[in-house]
Amino acid sequence: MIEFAEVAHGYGGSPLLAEMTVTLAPGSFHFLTGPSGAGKSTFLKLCYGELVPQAGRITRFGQSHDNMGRDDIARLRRRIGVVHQDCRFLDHLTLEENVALPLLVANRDADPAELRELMAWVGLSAQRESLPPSLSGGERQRAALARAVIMSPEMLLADEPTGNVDWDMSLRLLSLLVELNRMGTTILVATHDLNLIRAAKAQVPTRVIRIKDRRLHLAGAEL
Ligand SMILES: Nc1ncnc2c1ncn2[C@@H]1O[C@H](COP(=O)(O)OP(=O)(O)OP(=O)(O)O)[C@@H](O)[C@H]1O
Repeated sequence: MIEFAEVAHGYGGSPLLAEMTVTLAPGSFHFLTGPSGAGKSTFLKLCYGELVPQAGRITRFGQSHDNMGRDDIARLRRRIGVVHQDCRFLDHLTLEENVALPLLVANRDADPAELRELMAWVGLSAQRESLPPSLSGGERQRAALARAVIMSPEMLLADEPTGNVDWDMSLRLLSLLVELNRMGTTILVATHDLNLIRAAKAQVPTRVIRIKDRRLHLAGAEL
């Protein structure tokens, strides 16, 4: 689904990530971990095409990054859902309108029944008409997840989806990710939270990629 071959990237002339060779196979569930500033968000941005690698090759859905035009990038964005670290919303729109926004952008009509079902799936039926500023951290994270999956992406990338929530809410978010994975969605989650990784491993087969010394390492079975 996504393959990195000898990929390197950095900012302002200083290298950050190097020699990255990894395959994220269809249907897999990966965690990406490593210290703050190691490059986890950068890796995710390379995955969904926000960044172009300085060296090496990234192949997504069989297509190499260096022969992608604007339309290809737009198509790619519909196949990969992203939950950003800071999950921003448009504060003057209701939560449900925010969740439906990717459909609007893609010029597609929202099916009200499907939208209601999605809001219920993330446990936000009662907050459908709420404005984003009134939401808790956990509610924002679940709304961001709903918005990321509304286009039924084949792959979901989540950047610290449990960063600002308590353990019970982390487990609730994890169970949604596990459910998506069981339905066939390929998942990649960047997290510092080793307990979250342990909890996931008890439910689904997962692989853990660790960024250490600018390189990717597949973690062993100790986690
Ligand atoms: N656009 C940018 N321009 C310059 N430097 C950047 C840019 N984006 C990230 N960096 C730097 O690259 C390094 C890695 O950042 P990145 O956000 O990928 O790390 P991370 O592992 O996700 O960190 P955290 O766990 O704290 O979110 C950091 O030192 C950061 O300051």
